[in-house]
Amino acid sequence: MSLLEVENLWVRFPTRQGIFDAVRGVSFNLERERLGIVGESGSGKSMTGRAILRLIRKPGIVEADSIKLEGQNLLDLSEPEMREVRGQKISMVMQDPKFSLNPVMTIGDQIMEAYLLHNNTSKAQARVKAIEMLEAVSIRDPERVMRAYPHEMSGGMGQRIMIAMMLIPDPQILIADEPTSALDVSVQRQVLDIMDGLVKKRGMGLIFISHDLNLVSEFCDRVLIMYAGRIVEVCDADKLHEAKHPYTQGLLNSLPRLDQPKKYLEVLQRDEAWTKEDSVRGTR
Ligand SMILES: Nc1ncnc2c1ncn2[C@@H]1O[C@H](COP(=O)(O)OP(=O)(O)OP(=O)(O)O)[C@@H](O)[C@H]1O
Repeated sequence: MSLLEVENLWVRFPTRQGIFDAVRGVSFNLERERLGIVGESGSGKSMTGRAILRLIRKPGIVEADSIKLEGQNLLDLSEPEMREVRGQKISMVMQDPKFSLNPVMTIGDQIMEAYLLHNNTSKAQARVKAIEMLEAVSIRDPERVMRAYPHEMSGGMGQRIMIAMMLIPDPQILIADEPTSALDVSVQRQVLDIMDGLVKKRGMGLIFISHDLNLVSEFCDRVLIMYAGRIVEVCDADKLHEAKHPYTQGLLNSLPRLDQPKKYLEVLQRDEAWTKEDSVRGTR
């Protein structure tokens, strides 16, 4: 049984022009692996991640045949049960930690609060755990960071703190939506290493959403390529550069390369026929 099985997922938004399908019949499995989702802006990557956690805001509509976490269909759960899943079994790290951390609470209080919410324990115990989690994401001076406020943190620190908070309940799955795109390259590397360690040590499943094909091909095990709300190709991450779908090739060709400088950047051809004929249903 897969850790997560998504079957025929749709995300729809009613608009004045009619229904807009942001995600169109997406199916995939997640094992205890690093699964990348790539695609240009607006291809439906974030909506796919959010829909799994039932985090699509109204008037958005989520439909699917099933979204199974270790065999349990999340679509059958009530809202309070789904809140438990969000808190404990599947966590999501968003792009910009500034929007996710409370600006008027110290980092320590926020992490402790997250821990106390899920564990019936003392404040002293929560404090020990919070420091432990900060150390787990390579924060060198956790005592000082515990007393600090979010605005005192750099982007990289903020992102690591978010990851620490998300990991407190020891989730089975982490969905990371462009978690490193705002960071400089060396900090990006550190954050990726932390997530990599978590997949290996804790046997976690990671869904890594990114528009950066090079990063995903280096960091992930497998990649789903999305175009206009559909999965158009699935491949091993290290084979991404051999991808066959014309859209994926277009994406790869539009990457700037130092060894083969281009006079003009490639323009992606948008052809509705690709998505209809070549869309992949399921990866098994
Ligand atoms: N409330 C809404 N009403 C209508 N359309 C929406 C709404 N929210 C999102 N969309 C559309 O859904 C599509 C998919 O958005 P999504 O955020 O998943 O894309 P993405 O691939 O993650 O892009 P990015 O890399 O820019 O985050 C986009 O075309 C977006 O405009």
